[in-house]
Amino acid sequence: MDIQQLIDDIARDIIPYLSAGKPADYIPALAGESATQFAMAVSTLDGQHFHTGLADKRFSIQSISKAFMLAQTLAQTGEALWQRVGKEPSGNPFNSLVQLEYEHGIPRNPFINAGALVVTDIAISQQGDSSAALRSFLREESGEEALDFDYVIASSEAEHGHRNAALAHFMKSCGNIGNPVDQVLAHYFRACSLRMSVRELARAGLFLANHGASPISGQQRLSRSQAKQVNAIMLTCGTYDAAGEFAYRVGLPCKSGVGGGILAILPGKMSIAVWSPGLDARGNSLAGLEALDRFTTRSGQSVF
Ligand SMILES: NC(=O)CC[C@H](N)C(=O)O
Repeated sequence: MDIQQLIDDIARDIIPYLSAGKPADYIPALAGESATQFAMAVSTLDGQHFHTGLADKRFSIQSISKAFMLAQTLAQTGEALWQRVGKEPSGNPFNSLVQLEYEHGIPRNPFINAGALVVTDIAISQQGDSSAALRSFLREESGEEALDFDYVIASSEAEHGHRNAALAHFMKSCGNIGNPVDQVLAHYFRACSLRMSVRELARAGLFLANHGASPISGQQRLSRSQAKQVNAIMLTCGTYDAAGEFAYRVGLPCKSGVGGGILAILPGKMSIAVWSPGLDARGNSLAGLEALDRFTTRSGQSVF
């Protein structure tokens, strides 16, 4: 398979879709991105790296941070993590409140906002500065020391984050948040604000493609079984209420963010990152989904 040719073709073919999506507009710092930008990068386990489009432009990874946060926290906590958060798809938008009350403050999964807030709370209890620990993890896994938070985005989220605050306060009232709500929100927003390029993200995902062992840092980040678990949750929950459509069209574990990025993992083979800020109605990159669909369909590669 000529991966470079394939992603160059995809970059050309998705041009009509770039104007169909709408950048996230809930905070001004994200709304300012032009929807017509596109980038894609592929890193393989045999050490090859391919990219097309604006592959060095850093963007706000937003909820893609939830996949790395889960990996880090699962490695430390093990199975006890699942007493505080479920592992079933929610079928609801990522910031939904309604299910949480019915289910007594135990979020459906770690990739909706409520679940990521619980994982952040656990990470703070374990590591103290959980967002700095995540930043170190991603610096090591991308090989880029310069990765950092976007403090403008983080504080803009804090200013407009009433829904996340509501989720966190509700869970606190149920006893499922241990640390002060303000502290949990601050670390969650900072983690979401990390800026990375698709090239950096594709590298950082390699440990998930390599059964937990990172070819970049040389560290065993997860056990083989935990890597399977994180990938499984990415497949079933990583794109929220579009997880069924992603599984059907892309057939890979994916984690998306409202910054327009999507990380996709082909276990045993490669990690793929795509970015285009125009979102569909469910908060996933519209051109990103089109690109990943073409990648797996034309290459014949997926988990199925
Ligand atoms: N889906 C996302 O990327 C959501 C992340 C965003 N920071 C939020 O909490 O709303």
